[in-house]
Parts: sequence; C-alpha cells; structure tokens
Amino acid sequence: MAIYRPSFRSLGTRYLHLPDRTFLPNHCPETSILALRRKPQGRFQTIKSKRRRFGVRSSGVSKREIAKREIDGDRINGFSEKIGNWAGFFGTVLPWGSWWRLFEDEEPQFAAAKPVRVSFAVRRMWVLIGDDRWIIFVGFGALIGAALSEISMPGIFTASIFSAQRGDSMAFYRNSQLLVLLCLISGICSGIRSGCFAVANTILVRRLRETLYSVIVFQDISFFDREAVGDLTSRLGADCQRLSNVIGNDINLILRNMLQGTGALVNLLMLSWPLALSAVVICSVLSTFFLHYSRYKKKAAKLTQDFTAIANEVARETLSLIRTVQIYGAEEKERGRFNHWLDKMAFITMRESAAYGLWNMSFVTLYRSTQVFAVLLGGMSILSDHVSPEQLTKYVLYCEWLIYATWRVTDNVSSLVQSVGASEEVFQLMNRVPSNQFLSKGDKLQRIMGHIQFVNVSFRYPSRVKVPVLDHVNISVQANEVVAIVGPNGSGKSTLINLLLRLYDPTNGQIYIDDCPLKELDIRWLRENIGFVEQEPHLFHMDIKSNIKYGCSGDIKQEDIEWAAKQAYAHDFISSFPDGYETLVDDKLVSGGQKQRIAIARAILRDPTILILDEATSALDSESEHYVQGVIHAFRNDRKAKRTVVVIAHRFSTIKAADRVVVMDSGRVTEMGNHRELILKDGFYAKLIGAQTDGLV
Ligand SMILES: Nc1ncnc2c1ncn2[C@@H]1O[C@H](COP(=O)(O)OP(=O)(O)OP(=O)(O)O)[C@@H](O)[C@H]1O
Repeated sequence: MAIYRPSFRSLGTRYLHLPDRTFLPNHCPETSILALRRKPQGRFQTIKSKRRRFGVRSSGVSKREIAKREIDGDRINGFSEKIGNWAGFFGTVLPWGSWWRLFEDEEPQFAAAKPVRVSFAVRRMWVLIGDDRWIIFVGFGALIGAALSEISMPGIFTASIFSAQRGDSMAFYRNSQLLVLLCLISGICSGIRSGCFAVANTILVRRLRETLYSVIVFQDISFFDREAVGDLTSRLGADCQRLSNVIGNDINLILRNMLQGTGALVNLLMLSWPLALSAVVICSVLSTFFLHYSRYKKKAAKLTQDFTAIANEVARETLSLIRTVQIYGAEEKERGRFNHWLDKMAFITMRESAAYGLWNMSFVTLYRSTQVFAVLLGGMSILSDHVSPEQLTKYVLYCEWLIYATWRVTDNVSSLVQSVGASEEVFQLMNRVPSNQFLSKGDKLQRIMGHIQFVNVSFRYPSRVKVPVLDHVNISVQANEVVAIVGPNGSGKSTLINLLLRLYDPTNGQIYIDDCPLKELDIRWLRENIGFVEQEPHLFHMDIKSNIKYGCSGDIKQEDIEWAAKQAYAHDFISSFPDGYETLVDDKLVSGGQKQRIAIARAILRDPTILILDEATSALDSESEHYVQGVIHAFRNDRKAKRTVVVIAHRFSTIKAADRVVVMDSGRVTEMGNHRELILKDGFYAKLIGAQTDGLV
C-alpha cells in the first residue's frame, strides 16, 4: 500500500483521501498506521494491526483485547500528537514566531526601487501642487482652528457640569455659551479642512498621473520591452491615488491629532504632573509597539503592491487573449495562474490583518489600563484631598484625548508609511528622463528623397544583449525604388524596419537617409515622412475617420480621408457600414484584411516619402492582396513625388512587384538582386520561391 505522509497544513483536516478509496487519519505516523479501507459497501475494515508495538503475543490475549488496546493506544497517540501540533502552531504565532514571516520560501526578488523618505515624497508633491498651494494653507488654518476648539472642550464640559452641581448658574450659562461657540467653530473648521484637503488630493492625484504618464509615453521602446503593462497601469492607478493620500489625508490628520494630543498633554500637566507622566509612559509603550507594527506593515504593503501588479498583469493578459484561452480550453489553467497570485496576496494580507489585530489588542489593553489607573490613583488622591473630583474628571477626559490622539497619530503615520512605500516605484518612474530621441532636436532636411542606406549595421535587442539579431548588414535602397525583404521567420526583417523607424538604435554601424545619419535627424519629422503598415495593425477604439487621420497634424478634411481610403481600397467597405466613416471600430470588430486597409489609408494620408509595409501572411485575401499591389504601383508611378517602398514580403506576387529583393537569413543579407537574377543564382531565394510556387500548384 502506498504510504502517504500527512501533509495537510490545516489542523482541522481529519483524513487524507487516497485514490483507492482508503482514508487515513492525517495525524498517524507511518509506522502506526491504522488504515481503514472502506469496502465498496461502505463498511470499514482494519488492514494493519500494531500488535508488535504493544508487545503482546497473539496467543496470550484475546483478539477483542488486542483491538481495544490498539484503539486506546491510537487515541492517546492521536491526542498527544494533536496537542503537539497545537503547541507547535502556537509557538509559531507568537510575535517572534515563524508564522509572521511574509515569505513562504525565500524573499521574492522584485526590481528594487530606492527607498523614499517621507520628506522627499512631501517635497516632490509640494512642487506638483504648484500654484494651488493656497488650498493647503486654508486647510491648515482651518485645521488649527478645529483642533484648538476641540481640545478646549473637555475642560469647559467639566467646568460647566461642576458649576451646575455647585449651583453657580452664571458660570454654567457662560460655559454653555462657550461650548456652543466652540461647537460651531470646530464644525465649520472641520468642514473647511476636509473640503480643502479633498480638493488638494484631487488636484494632486491628477498631477501625479499626468506627470507619470508623460514620463512613460516618452520612454524608448526598450523600456516597454522590459516593463509589464499591468505594472505600469498599477503605478498610474492605485499607487498614484495612494501617494496623493500623503498630503490629502495622512499629513493633515497627523497634524490635527498631534495638535490635539499636545493640547491634551499640556492640560494634563497643568492638572497633575504625576498623573500626566503615567499617561505619557503608556503612550510611549504604545508608540514602541506601533513602531514594530508599522515596519511590518510597510513590508507587507510593498509585497501586496507587487503581487497585485502581477495579478493585474495576468488578468490583463488572459482577458486580452480570451479567444485563444477559450479555443485552447485553458480557462482552468488561467484561473489557476490568477489564483496563485491571489493566494500570495491572501498569505500577506492574512498576516497583515493578524498584525493589525495584535496591535489593536495592545492599544485597547493599554488604553483601558490608563482609565483604570486614573480611577485608582485619582480616587486615592481625592481621598487624601490632593485632587478635586472636577480635576479627576478633567484628567480622565484629557487622558482619553491623549491616548486617542496617540493612536490616531500612529495609525496615520502607518498609513503615511504605506503611502510612501507605495510611492517608491512611482518616484523611480518619475525620475526617468525621456528618451534621447525626444530630447534632442535633430535636423530637418529641406526635402526628403527617400534614399536609404544600412552601412555595416549590427544589432542586439537591449532585453537580450547576448543574442545578435543583425550582423553587419549593408543595404542601399534608391529613392523611388520598391524593395522587398524576404527571409525565414526570425531572420531579422522586422528588426531592420524597427531600426529604420528608430525604435531602436543600431549597436554598430550607421543608417543614412539621403546621406544624413538617421541619428542626427529630428525623430518626429522623420516619422512624419514615413508611412508604416504593421503586419497586424491595431486600431484604436474610436471611429474609422479618427483612426485614418491618427497622428496627422493640421486640419484634415473629410475629402482627404476618403481619398486615402480610396487609395487603400477601403472606401467601399467603409461606406457599406451604416455609420460609414463615423463607425466606431474596435480591434476585434473588423476583419484582419479590413484592418490592414484602414492602416494603409492611415499611412497614405500622411503622404509619406517612404512607405514601409510589413505584409500580412494571412490577413489579406487574394483580392486584398491585389489591392496592395495596386497601392505599391500607385506609389511607384506617382510622378509628382519620389517615393520609396520597403516591403517585408511573404507573397510571391508582392515579391515579383518589387524592383529588388533583399534576402535575409540569421541576421545577415545573403542575397540581393531582382527576381530574375536571384532565380538564376539558384540559391536560397530560388528555393524559397520554388517552395511557394510548389505550394500553390
Ligand atoms: N523586442 C524584442 N526583444 C528581444 N528580441 C526580439 C525582439 N523582437 C524580436 N526579437 C528577436 O529578434 C530576432 C529577429 O526577429 P524579427 O522579428 O526581426 O524577425 P523576422 O524576420 O521579422 O520574423 P517574422 O518573419 O517571423 O516576422 C528573433 O530571434 C526575435 O526573437
């Protein structure tokens, strides 16, 4: 029989359920298994006895006695083991126990952000608030008014009650009027305070997101190769919100409670310094407990933040690829993947909540003990005529204020620490400088002709620096020439285009446009002169018209859009939609071929001198394929302007339409020439074409 080690963590699990319908009590050690096999009818049968363990010879004792001893022995054994388990578990949950470790195995390695100091975070946000600082000043003014009026109230409460008890009606009415006034002041000031800080919070969260977003969109493409979209959206969403709470919530509450606490302490000292001192001791113990708790909380907050970002990324990926997930029946697998990160979050939050419970327990115990202490010590002082009942009442009330203020300050500090903890990565991102491409003002040529040269170009992607992708590539494309790039998958065709669009810079060598190094050209100007149609173009969730004129500067007329759509053979199908050019498109609601024709129209509308087409292998039907040939011909035969077409070609018809063919293999140019020349050469190209035409036959 297979031996199953009891491995369930849960103490409440009684049996391990084996596949062969055998149930084992999970506390049984392997050597003393009392395994009960359930018969198909449902009866239990002992399958292994433990006579030897009891040292009983079968001949001297009856079977019934043996069975009884076995059961008794197991009960004792099981009970002691349970106690052992509980004692072990109890040991781990003590404040220094292993249960509190936030990592199940070893500490997870996330990209470490530089820890941020609270003062640094506040300074950065202060700068961001800019001209709207007056709101914060008004808020602080109201905060001081509210705190001072509130802290004066316990003293006046007591004075008015005791003046009534003494029958001093003058003092009673004067105190009551003062109370009403203080009530009004504190109410109005509190309202102004919370309103101002809420507005400051809204302004701040907007500025944080605005700043962060503009930093992110101006990063170069290699940054997006490294960073997960889910992480970035988490920074922009929840983390910015949390960070804005530092000023909008935490700091103002800390100040308010500190003012109230200080006021309460001053009043306590004026009443009786020994009593005040006892309250201070309790507050210090509370603060020490809190210090440990807040460190733990900060660590937990950081992990929760990272795990949330990963879970978001998993969900984003699954939902955006839901068609693939369903077609491959991977729903359960994806659910498991998401749940894995939810489990990790639950692991942390459970400990964080338990730590909060522990902290709350210490707080309540210490707080109540202050009251008990005050009554005992104060009562004795009243008996010995050292303190009046009025003074003791004031003491109890101010003591309550002091403890509550300490608790709130610590709670707000904890929230502040968490918010600042969450801000580490936000600031790290904010500190990034925009890509050089956007910073440097390059040259703008008077007129672009479209002569492209790759001279000795080698390249490795920054995310995979060890893998050479292009190796000493030399290509020259004349103005008005149509060049097809062909080659097997992964040979580096798209990489050539990425370099031409300056999404990456070559590791070695130089690219020239009209004899001017690409690096020295103004990137925006260059991209305005290039039309690019991706292999699988993506459309924005807006109407067709906006998708076509996307990225075009100036006033684009409807006729221009329709002209471009006609050139791209897209006008007919767009007009057939009920809302025509106003039809709201979604990436998923138009066919691959239609998407590509809209993308071609977008490229044509820019009136580019260089058109780059990454031909789809499957998105275009043969009719659309014919349209693409039409676009290429129209470009070539445009007499008014010189235009260059570079096409990554997969289809024989497109390859044939080109003036020249560049054959790529493993990041190198292996052959170059026109179709006829390459066929005669009988090399890689001839084989490639042979394979295609064979496939067609
Ligand atoms: N962003 C990237 N980061 C790292 N490696 C990349 C990146 N993009 C492409 N690569 C790698 O570079 C190599 C060349 O890829 P590229 O896309 O240029 O090939 P291709 O010839 O266009 O292939 P296909 O015909 O399949 O589109 C491949 O090994 C690919 O894995």
